[in-house]
Amino acid sequence: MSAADFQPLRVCVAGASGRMGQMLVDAIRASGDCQLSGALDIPASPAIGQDAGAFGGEPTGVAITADLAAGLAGSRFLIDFTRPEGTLAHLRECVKQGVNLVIGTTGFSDAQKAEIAEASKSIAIVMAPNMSVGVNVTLKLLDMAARAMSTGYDIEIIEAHHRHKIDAPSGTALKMGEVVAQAMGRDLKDCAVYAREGVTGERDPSSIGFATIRGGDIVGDHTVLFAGTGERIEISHKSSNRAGYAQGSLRAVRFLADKTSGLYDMFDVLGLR
Ligand SMILES: NC(=O)C1=CN([C@@H]2O[C@H](COP(=O)(O)OP(=O)(O)OC[C@H]3O[C@@H](n4cnc5c(N)ncnc54)[C@H](OP(=O)(O)O)[C@@H]3O)[C@@H](O)[C@H]2O)C=CC1
Ligand SMILES: O=C(O)C1=N[C@H](C(=O)O)C[C@H](O)C1
Repeated sequence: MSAADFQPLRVCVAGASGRMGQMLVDAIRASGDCQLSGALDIPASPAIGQDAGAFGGEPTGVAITADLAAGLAGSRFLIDFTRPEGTLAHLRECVKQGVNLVIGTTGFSDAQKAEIAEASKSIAIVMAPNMSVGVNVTLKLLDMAARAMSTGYDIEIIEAHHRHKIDAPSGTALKMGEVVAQAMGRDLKDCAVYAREGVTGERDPSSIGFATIRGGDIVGDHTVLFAGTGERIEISHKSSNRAGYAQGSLRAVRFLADKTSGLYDMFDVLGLR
């Protein structure tokens, strides 16, 4: 392909003034193969009308808008790190316009997940609670560990995030729980324990416990503890910045470039399936 034939991947970013939105605007600018073609935010956002690059100091020529139809027009992809209700509104507009979607948002209900699965019959979607390579490799390690320690080990999942995070446990912690439960032939819905207080009784050996810490500017720490008799194994991942989430999202965009429908996750994108 000659330089004259080069067509950048035209990407719109939802939640463009948010923590992840700003990382994505920067990552797209630095990418070489992607181009920012739209930027969305909610009508109440003070960022509406501003250049999407204004926060990082370098203008992009793309103004942030709350008009979903206009903001998406001309884009082939939307990357969404917002809130579940926002993602669903964006999803419906993506279906109307035939725009492929990368969903990083967490905290969906089962009904919302079902609507996303239905939409993936007409557009291609990558959805994952964590886009980083390290977390997805950690999920593979957890699968292996859980198969080897399916009896005799109590499993507890501990996660820590910044003070602004609104959902708990994190989407990543829940995914870790699902992977471990599945590897052990359990269903997380039947064995998850999300809170303990007062006289709880002895620990049910089949349970998977969750503990949530919120504070300061912690980007995202996850540990799965396998506590046995006479030994403990801890498998941990710690993010020290959000760049890995943004780079993973751009890998998801490239993966979707030749897809027209289907629901995928980062195992598909990274070849970990
Ligand atoms: N999959 C992954 O790898 C990762 C996932 N996440 C997830 O991404 C999501 C966003 O995280 P983060 O960037 O830290 O959050 P922020 O609050 O910093 O950003 C969210 C953005 O979405 C906007 N927004 C809020 N409500 C709506 C709505 N109803 N419709 C559309 N847009 C809305 C916000 O606008 P305003 O500020 O004006 O409210 C803001 O611009 C969370 O669910 C988080 O768990 C985060 C990091 C990595
Ligand atoms: O809200 C965040 O910040 C993060 N959310 C994701 C989650 O809920 O797992 C991913 C990462 O941990 C950061």
